[in-house]
Amino acid sequence: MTRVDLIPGTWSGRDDGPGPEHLRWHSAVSAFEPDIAPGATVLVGFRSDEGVRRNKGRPGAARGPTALRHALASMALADPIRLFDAGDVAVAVGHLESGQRRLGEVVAGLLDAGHFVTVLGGGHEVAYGSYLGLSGSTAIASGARLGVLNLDAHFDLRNDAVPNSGTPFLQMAEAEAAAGRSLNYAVLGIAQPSNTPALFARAASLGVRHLLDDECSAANLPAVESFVDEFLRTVDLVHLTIDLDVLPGSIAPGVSAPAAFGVPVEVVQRVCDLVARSGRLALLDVAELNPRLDPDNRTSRTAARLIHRVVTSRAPS
Ligand SMILES: N=CN[C@@H](CCC(=O)O)C(=O)O
Ligand SMILES: [Mn+2]
Ligand SMILES: [Mn+2]
Repeated sequence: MTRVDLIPGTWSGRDDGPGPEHLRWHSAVSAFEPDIAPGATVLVGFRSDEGVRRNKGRPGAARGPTALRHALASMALADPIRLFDAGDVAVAVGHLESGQRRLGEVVAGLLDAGHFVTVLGGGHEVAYGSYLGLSGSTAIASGARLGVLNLDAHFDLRNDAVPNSGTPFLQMAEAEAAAGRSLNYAVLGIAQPSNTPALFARAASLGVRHLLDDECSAANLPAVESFVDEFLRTVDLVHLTIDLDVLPGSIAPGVSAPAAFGVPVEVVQRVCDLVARSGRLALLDVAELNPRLDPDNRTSRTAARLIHRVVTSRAPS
């Protein structure tokens, strides 16, 4: 598949016995092998908080993939599913760009082999590595329309001197422009006080659609569903990226920048359902989990529940 060095993931958890009636993630997951049949779900970890460090945030997200596997491991599966773990790309301090390229190489290989890819971050710099994989896949080269849906309190469209966790979507916009395309980017959950007027203006100039966090209440679910439906109508392949700071800080404290308001988990789950069932979801990544800041593993448990939901309800693309 790829010559990238990957660190194997480890899986263990509660075991009530053999057979499908006792199935949990840890017993369903196998190490990825290049010759498996298409249509599997393949996990890849991105051990990086270099982007968070550069963005003056609170480092610790490099341990996110291990914590997410731990949270997923004992979750029960209602039905058997083909799940594989390709292992982790590790990013050394100061070497974010090469790490993103390596992640992109792994992701492109998995997509071209016909698999659904779930990337376990990592700071939100993971999204640019994921994008490199999807944009480098044969489907996009053949003309499929890419759409990026970000669930996030932040636009992450910073125009900084070096790539970081606050820049991935401007990097994507620049890369799409260089390829003669325009980035189709939509964001749900933007916190007005966490994004300057300059960021709102950049979003507007790039044609980015967004809903604010206080427009994403459960009472406003029809408007959220319309936003997602309209986005889905404009794309062939979706990159769904979940920055866990989109959730209320009470539910997701284990992130660099916890949200004072946030989007309720039931609304986030409904968005995940719509995208997963659309038949257009190619790639999911989950970003910003910082296990160092996560009492009772609250954030990793919520993140695992969302990953579980997407993976088990996804219609093949
Ligand atoms: N990925 C995070 N991006 C946010 C972080 C904000 C913060 O640390 O306060 C951003 O750059 O805006
Ligand atoms: Mn964010
Ligand atoms: Mn983000």
